[in-house]
Amino acid sequence: MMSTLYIAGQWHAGQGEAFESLNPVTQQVLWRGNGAAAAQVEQAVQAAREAFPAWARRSLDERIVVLEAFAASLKNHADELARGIGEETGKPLWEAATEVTSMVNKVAISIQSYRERTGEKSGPLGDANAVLRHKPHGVVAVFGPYNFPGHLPNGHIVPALLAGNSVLFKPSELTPKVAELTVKCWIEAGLPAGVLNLLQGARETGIALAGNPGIDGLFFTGSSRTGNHLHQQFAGRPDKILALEMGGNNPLVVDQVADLDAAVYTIIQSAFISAGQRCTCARRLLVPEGAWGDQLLARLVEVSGNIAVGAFDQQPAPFMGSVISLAAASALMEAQASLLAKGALALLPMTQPQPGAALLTPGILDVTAVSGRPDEEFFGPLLQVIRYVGFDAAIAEANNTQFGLAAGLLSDSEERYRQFWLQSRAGIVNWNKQLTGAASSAPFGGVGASGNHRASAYYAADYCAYPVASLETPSLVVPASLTPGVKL
Ligand SMILES: NC(=O)C1=CN([C@@H]2O[C@H](COP(=O)(O)OP(=O)(O)OC[C@H]3O[C@@H](n4cnc5c(N)ncnc54)[C@H](O)[C@@H]3O)[C@@H](O)[C@H]2O)C=CC1
Ligand SMILES: O=C(O)CCC(=O)N[C@@H](CCC(=O)O)C(=O)O
Repeated sequence: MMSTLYIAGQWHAGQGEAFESLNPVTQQVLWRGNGAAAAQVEQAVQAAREAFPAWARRSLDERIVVLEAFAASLKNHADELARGIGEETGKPLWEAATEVTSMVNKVAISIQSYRERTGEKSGPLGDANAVLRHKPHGVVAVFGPYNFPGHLPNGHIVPALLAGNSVLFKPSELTPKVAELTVKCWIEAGLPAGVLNLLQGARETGIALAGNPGIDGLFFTGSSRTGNHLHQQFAGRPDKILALEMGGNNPLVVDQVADLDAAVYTIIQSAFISAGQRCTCARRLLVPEGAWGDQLLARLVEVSGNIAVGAFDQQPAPFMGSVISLAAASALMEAQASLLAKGALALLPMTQPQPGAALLTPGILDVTAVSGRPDEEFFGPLLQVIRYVGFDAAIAEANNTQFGLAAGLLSDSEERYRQFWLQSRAGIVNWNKQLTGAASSAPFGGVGASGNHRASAYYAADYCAYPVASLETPSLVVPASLTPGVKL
């Protein structure tokens, strides 16, 4: 049996359900194994608990040495990792390579952020010294999504380890191979046994891990449905830290701009990069009614219709790879059919050119006439257009969502951007820039149903450690003046 789990510094065969990951285009099996059974989850939690005190006691500089060795290992295996990401997710190799770069860069950014946000500060307060230091929570679980199987779990794991936590990593069941490659880089970096444990598996493994009383916290990036479920599970447990990064139904408002092609290019980068499988992707495009809006849409449809879509390793390289699986492709095609049945107009129908491959072409639907539009995240290359009359109406429509991850404005007017910035409700608000490609050197998170106010990326340091405020003085002395009613 294949060894799929990494617990206490050893590889073990999983005793839970068997599963496999597939190349979404060729359906070739890339990884096959068994997930962790409940007893193995418990074993891993115990291993992480045992490893925690020694890892937390190491100095920050000692932990940084291991993190930097991990970054070096990622660089050494960059081609293998990029290929693994491309094969398993379907994203083109050029894009998979940028994911590896983000993983490498996460180390230096997390160190900088740790020092700035969770470092040590001290100063005199009366006759004592007031010191602020931070401590790790203990044992934390990290749940990753499939769309960035390296970068997004890494965005929790690196700052968690840096702060001195030990980690249980439960990757997406759709991308086990990338998780395994990543853990091998940590092993190569010399991370001590038990500090990072890999628990492969699907929902059942996730449920067992999230419910294990031995964890002190859970850092999650994934769907709103699962995130909400975890939030309910953690209700009444204020002693455990829960960080949720979930999806969005992100609006991109287009004002009448001078450079139509620049608008079209920015819309495409916002809606169709990663085949629409980024949580920051524009899902709703708000376009003014009238001749200029018609012209913009005509050009958008023309350029989008010519976007190269293909397998991750196709040459010349495509802009868009596949979506994650045939099931995801079918669900997206059904979502399109459902919108069309409700009165949407297909400006550019999304198609699945080869029935046995999860490749989808970009789709653009005008949903203005659809009443009761679903406020859902369609995680793929399906852009919904809503026509508006008047800028105030555009802002109201942009905010007409339970989510609040990203919102953008394309406009030549700074005044309108100021109004948009003030009135839009999202954790990322951009002006004349694509919605996707958020910087790791900035906080990353949303409001509303997009998260639970624990921004990640640069602010991940905040949920990886808790502050300890100390008043310290080396000698215990009677104060010069005593409080009334006490005599010595
Ligand atoms: N806001 C953000 O930072 C990001 C959000 N996402 C969102 O992630 C979604 C795509 O990722 P998916 O992998 O489909 O998410 P998902 O929610 O299906 O899975 C995420 C993880 O949770 C586990 N899981 C599923 N059900 C569980 C349960 N009941 N208990 C415990 N664990 C469970 C899965 O096995 C996986 O490891 C999209 O909706 C997207 O918007 C993706 C990337 C970033
Ligand atoms: O987490 C970070 O370091 C920065 C945020 C980031 O990488 N955002 C990506 C999207 C990832 C996703 O799908 O959530 C982006 O904005 O393109």
